Amino acid sequence: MRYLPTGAQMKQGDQKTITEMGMPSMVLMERAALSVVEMMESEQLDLKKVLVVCGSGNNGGDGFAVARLLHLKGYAVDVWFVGKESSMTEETRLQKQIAVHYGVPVKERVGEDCYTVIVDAIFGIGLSRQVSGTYYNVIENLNQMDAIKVAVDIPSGLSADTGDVLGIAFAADFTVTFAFQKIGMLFGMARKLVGKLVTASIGIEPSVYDGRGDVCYTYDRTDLKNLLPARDPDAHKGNYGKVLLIVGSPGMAGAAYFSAKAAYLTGAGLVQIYTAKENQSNLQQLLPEAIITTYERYEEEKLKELLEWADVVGIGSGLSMSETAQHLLSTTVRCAKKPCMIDADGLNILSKDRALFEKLTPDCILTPHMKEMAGLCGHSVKELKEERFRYFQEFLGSIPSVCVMKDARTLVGRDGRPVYVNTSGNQSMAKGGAGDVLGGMITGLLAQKIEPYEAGTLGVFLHGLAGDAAQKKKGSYSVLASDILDGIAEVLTAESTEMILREKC
Ligand SMILES: NC(=O)C1=CN([C@@H]2O[C@H](COP(=O)(O)OP(=O)(O)OC[C@H]3O[C@@H](n4cnc5c(N)ncnc54)[C@H](OP(=O)(O)O)[C@@H]3O)[C@@H](O)[C@H]2O)[C@@H](O)CC1
Ligand SMILES: [K+]
Repeated sequence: MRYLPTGAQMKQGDQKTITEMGMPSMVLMERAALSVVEMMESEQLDLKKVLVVCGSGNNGGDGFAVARLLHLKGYAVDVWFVGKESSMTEETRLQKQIAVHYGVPVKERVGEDCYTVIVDAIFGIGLSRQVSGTYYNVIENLNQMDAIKVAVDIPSGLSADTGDVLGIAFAADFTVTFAFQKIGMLFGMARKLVGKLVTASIGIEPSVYDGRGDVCYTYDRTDLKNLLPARDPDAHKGNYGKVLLIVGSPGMAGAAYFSAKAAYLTGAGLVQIYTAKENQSNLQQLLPEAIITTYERYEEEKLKELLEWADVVGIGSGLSMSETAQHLLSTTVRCAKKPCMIDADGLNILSKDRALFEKLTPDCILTPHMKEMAGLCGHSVKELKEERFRYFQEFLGSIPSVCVMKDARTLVGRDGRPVYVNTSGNQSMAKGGAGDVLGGMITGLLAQKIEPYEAGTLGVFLHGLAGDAAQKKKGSYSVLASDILDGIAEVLTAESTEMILREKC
């Protein structure tokens, strides 16, 4: 698990390390600078002539220390100080003095010199407003220079909170960020401007955020072994849960197939599909492992019987907005009394039926993409993209359920729990059927008695890993939902083989 702090949260982490651990700020700064130099050497950058551009804040202090370390290693380095003497921090003032004492040239302007590497230490996480005036011109100038560009902590001009460019931003080839990747680096323009990212450990430990519910986090592949439900050697299919999927209106057998197969592949014991009669023969051929039960019209008693049979329910994929679909959703939400994943048309119906919306329980998981989310929360997609965390948190505050807001960076949350930000997956997954697969996976995890919030976070993470496996085989254009299904098996096979090996050791 990795924390993804905002700029302000990172500053609190710095301060906690300084005041509670007794780690001097100058030591953190030294380690930060050492990690930048180490990256430049290990990447074998051409360090013939380096320009370090420093601002007045502590980011500038890191820059002065980088310049001194390079100078002491025998590289030709110039510092260009673009900040204001009057607003320098104590540490930066000291770093500047030390650099000067060691003989590092500090310039107030740079001429026609050619530099092979430019190090940007103008603004870090302390950037607090739009970049304008001289700073704007400096960054514009640097971006035009023909050299390898290295950013210290974060490219100057990029918001550590949102990934927005505040006026202009340094376009880095490499960024060395300290302690944690900042949340803004995952969104907006950041992915293009950060370049190759190195996260350097400088003595600020993850425990600085322990016990806080407000810092976002993500998973890495190494987390899987702690997240996946154990498989008991004495188990039978009943141990892994009975899934009821209420999916697929006439002609939408595909949605039913993808979600049911995904639930099975993720480990569910038994899957029953409740679908329109027209889909029966297709589904029987596509997925003989599933029980297929059909409807021609809404039958309340039949539905209640099925809800009674199931341990968990998934509803919505390809369901349509018909009257039958509305009855199916309404009865499910009101009567299921068990974990229930609501997707696609289920969400569209919900957004038009506020009385039903009020009936959501802590056992429900909603999985809207941005357009469906717009319908649910009443903000446009543009507004959601601009202030995704604000509106997501606001929505979570209005429901007792878990919400999985799907986008290039999917968010998972529940009121009172930290927001999970997904970092697995790739652009090849933007295809029809991918969402049905995710819904099936989450339902499959619920069936294995994983709590809704954890089923959401793990389901989204695994889905992304499955997409990454698919992209390795099919590239960025040709991945289909069926390739993501194959990816699930690939990821879980690799993981369970490792688990078996670990148990035998
Ligand atoms: N011990 C630690 O804390 C450690 C910190 N570390 C390093 O410190 C960095 C954070 O340092 P920081 O907090 O001093 O802020 P920083 O990003 O240098 O900039 C603030 C300065 O910029 C100014 N300013 C802001 N926006 C502006 C704008 N648009 N246009 C113009 N000016 C603007 C602002 O001015 P003000 O708002 O006060 O007027 C202030 O002078 C962090 O990223 C990491 O690199 C590491 O060494 C690890 C240990
Ligand atoms: K910077």
